[in-house]
Amino acid sequence: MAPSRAGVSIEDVSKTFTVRVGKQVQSVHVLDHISLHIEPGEIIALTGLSGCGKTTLLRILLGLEKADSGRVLVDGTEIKGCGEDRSMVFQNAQLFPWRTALENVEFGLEARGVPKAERRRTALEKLELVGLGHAVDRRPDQLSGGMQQRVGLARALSVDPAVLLMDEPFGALDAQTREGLQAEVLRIHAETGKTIVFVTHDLDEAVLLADRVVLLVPGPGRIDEVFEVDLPKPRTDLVTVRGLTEFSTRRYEIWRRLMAGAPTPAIAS
Ligand SMILES: Nc1ncnc2c1ncn2[C@@H]1O[C@H](COP(=O)(O)OP(=O)(O)OP(=O)(O)O)[C@@H](O)[C@H]1O
Repeated sequence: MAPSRAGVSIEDVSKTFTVRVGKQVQSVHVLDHISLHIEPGEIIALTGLSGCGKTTLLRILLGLEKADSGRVLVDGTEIKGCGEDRSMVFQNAQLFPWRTALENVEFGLEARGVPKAERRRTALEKLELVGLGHAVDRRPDQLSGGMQQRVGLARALSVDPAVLLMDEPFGALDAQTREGLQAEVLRIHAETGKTIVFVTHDLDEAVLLADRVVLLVPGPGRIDEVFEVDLPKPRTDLVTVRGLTEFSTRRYEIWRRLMAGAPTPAIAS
């Protein structure tokens, strides 16, 4: 049985893709010697310019992609592929359109052979946790984008992963829905203590949610800087958090560093 929370060690991970373009074979060096230790229960935001390898790193953590060199350890054990200790929330919830919210959440448990009564109970509990107890029988086309993301989150939580991976989970949502879900993630984190690694382009989101913001730079992707976020906890009142000097200072600092690495720097470094 997977521990309900765990640390993650990324040790010297590198990755190159081989791409065939017509008759030519090209190598794309995406990640270059990435090392990072994530404490159990920590929230890490991965950010950086488009193409710097954020999603690739997340996919390596999930086990969908294999590193060429280096390794990833979860709770001290090297991962060899996907496992029960990790689950992912994608930008698009990727729900089965013919299944209800409840049946979508049950899916991951079905695949693991969990008996029907138990998977129904767990799925209901997770849908309650994400605030969808009233909509368990609706199909995806009867849910808003934000509600679909909540179902995706409930599905990821249903297997009680030690590590929750989130790939721009709220990127496609409007600002209000996004803010509601950010508060929801913090509330769920306070309740479950999961280790969370999420990818975002939104620096507000990164600073509001994370204990540390990891800035990757492209060409090939490597860690440029790790920013500690010392905002007080719990941060469930995001309106108040946004008003804190520490919030705007940190956000500005990360933005400045990010823009210094942009192809046409908007500011002097
Ligand atoms: N399966 C693949 N085969 C070939 N190249 C790939 C593959 N997956 C990713 N890449 C390349 O790796 C690089 C990094 O992609 P990745 O999606 O990890 O970046 P990202 O930082 O998440 O980008 P974005 O912010 O735009 O989502 C890109 O150049 C991309 O084209």
